[in-house]
Amino acid sequence: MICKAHEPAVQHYYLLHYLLKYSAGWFLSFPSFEQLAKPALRAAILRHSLGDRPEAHALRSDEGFVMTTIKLHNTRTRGKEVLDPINPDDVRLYLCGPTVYDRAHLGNARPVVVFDVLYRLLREVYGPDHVSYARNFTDVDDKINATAVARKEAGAPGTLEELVQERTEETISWYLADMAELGALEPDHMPRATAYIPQMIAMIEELIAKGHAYPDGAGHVLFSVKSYKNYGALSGRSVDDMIAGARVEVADNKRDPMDFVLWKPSTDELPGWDSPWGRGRPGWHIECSAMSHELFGDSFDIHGGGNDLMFPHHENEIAQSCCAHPEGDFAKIWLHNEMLQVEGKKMSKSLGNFFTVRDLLEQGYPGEVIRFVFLQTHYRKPMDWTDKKAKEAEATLRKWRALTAGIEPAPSAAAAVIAALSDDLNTAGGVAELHKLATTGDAASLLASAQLMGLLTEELGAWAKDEEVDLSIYEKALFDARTVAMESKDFAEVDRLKSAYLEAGVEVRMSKAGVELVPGAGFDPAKLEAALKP
Ligand SMILES: Nc1ncnc2c1ncn2[C@@H]1O[C@H](COP(=O)(O)OP(=O)(O)OP(=O)(O)O)[C@@H](O)[C@H]1O
Ligand SMILES: [Zn+2]
Repeated sequence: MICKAHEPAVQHYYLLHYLLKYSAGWFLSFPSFEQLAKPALRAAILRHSLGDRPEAHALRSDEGFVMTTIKLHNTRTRGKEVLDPINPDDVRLYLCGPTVYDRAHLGNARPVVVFDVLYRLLREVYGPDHVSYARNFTDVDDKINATAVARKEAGAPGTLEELVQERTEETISWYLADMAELGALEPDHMPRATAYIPQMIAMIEELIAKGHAYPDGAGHVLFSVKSYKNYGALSGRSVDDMIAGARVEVADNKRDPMDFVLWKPSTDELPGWDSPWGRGRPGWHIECSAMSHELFGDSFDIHGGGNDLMFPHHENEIAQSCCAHPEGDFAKIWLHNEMLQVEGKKMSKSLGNFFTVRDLLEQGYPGEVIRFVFLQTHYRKPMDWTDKKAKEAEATLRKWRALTAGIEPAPSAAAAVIAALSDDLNTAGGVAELHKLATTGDAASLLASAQLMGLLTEELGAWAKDEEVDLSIYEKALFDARTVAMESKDFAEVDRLKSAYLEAGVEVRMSKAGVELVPGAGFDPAKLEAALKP
């Protein structure tokens, strides 16, 4: 803990406070440092004296007020940067959400969990009412249309438009349910592309007016990449490299092979909207530019997604937004998570090497375990899902849940955990700190710190509770057997139960006071059940 009295800025503030209060008269009611309602002002005062010193990363007062310097890796500048919000009263982050044509695979969940940790950290530091998080749904797309066409061909009733809507609605509800099971808080805004078509059309018109886009006369509008000199700056590639590396579609209607679609025609049966260029629908990239602008304006703090979106999606978003609104910065920090892999390759629908979040949940992996596995790898490193990791995560969570059962969380998370998360979301470092807290037996702090990372929460606890209840039956069975054995001096049943429990992956702790069973890494509830049915 850093004593606030040692901080020069705070000392100066108090000095000013008392000078005004006692010399200028009582009518001047000057708020105390803690009473300053605006985190922005408190932050500015502290930042002024603390600068970027490491000990300033987690600072708390006796009242539990936390002011932290958060550093994030910015893809745009290729280095870690101090997050200096445009408006600390409203820190804004935007995550590219899913195209809702099918269930989310485990890879799709990675950015959601990463951003959820960031969202929780920002809420902790700036206050829950001072953070706005938007994650969109792309609900107009060729892939969605294809699912509707397939259903129609299979004889489903309804128009194609209705089948498209049916598909997007069901996919969105699956997505929300699956992400909730991973402990992800719902964002403040979940804009659907189809609700922002007028804003997209307006933005395209603006781009045409400013000479950055052109209609082809056949229902398409294209963005002119050559008209934006910074194109490629995010991913650090030249336009020529990009043409060579990507499958750039050469088409007769493009002035340049790199130009990309802002608007395209739609058939009469498929979803479409009237526009100055005829009935059509937006390209994918303009959706995020228009939605983030509508919600957050010309400039906001953080924009993210998987690093597979860096090019072309994010390059294109930047080109569109910066050309339509040159007075703004669009996003200041670009955060990209690395890929979840399967045998060294990106998990993806197109490669077919995927399993869904729902598959895992149905196989009996609790959502909390899946989340914990994610948190053990830094978001900028590739990772694999393995059964071994899941088993270890499950055993750890079970232990921590037992340790914190019935305990009130500490008023705030441990400073070391906040410091780890503030250092470019070092969740693996945060988990290491949780282990330390568990080892020292600081259950209240363990609970508060784990909850900051979205673990050991009430909502995610059902899976562990079931077994807690069950265990008491087995503890009682062994306890009763021992009571009988003490009389009869025949310990055969006690020994049988003990070895059956061990066999089921449960550690047996016996004392005069009673029996305690602690499930270990290889815990098998079915075997445990069988132990009582000899
Ligand atoms: N293997 C992965 N690991 C981590 N993030 C991923 C992975 N695959 C996709 N994502 C991320 O998931 C989010 C949703 O992406 P999107 O809806 O475009 O995926 P998709 O088209 O369904 O998946 P795919 O890339 O498998 O075709 C994006 O932020 C994307 O970067
Ligand atoms: Zn996007």
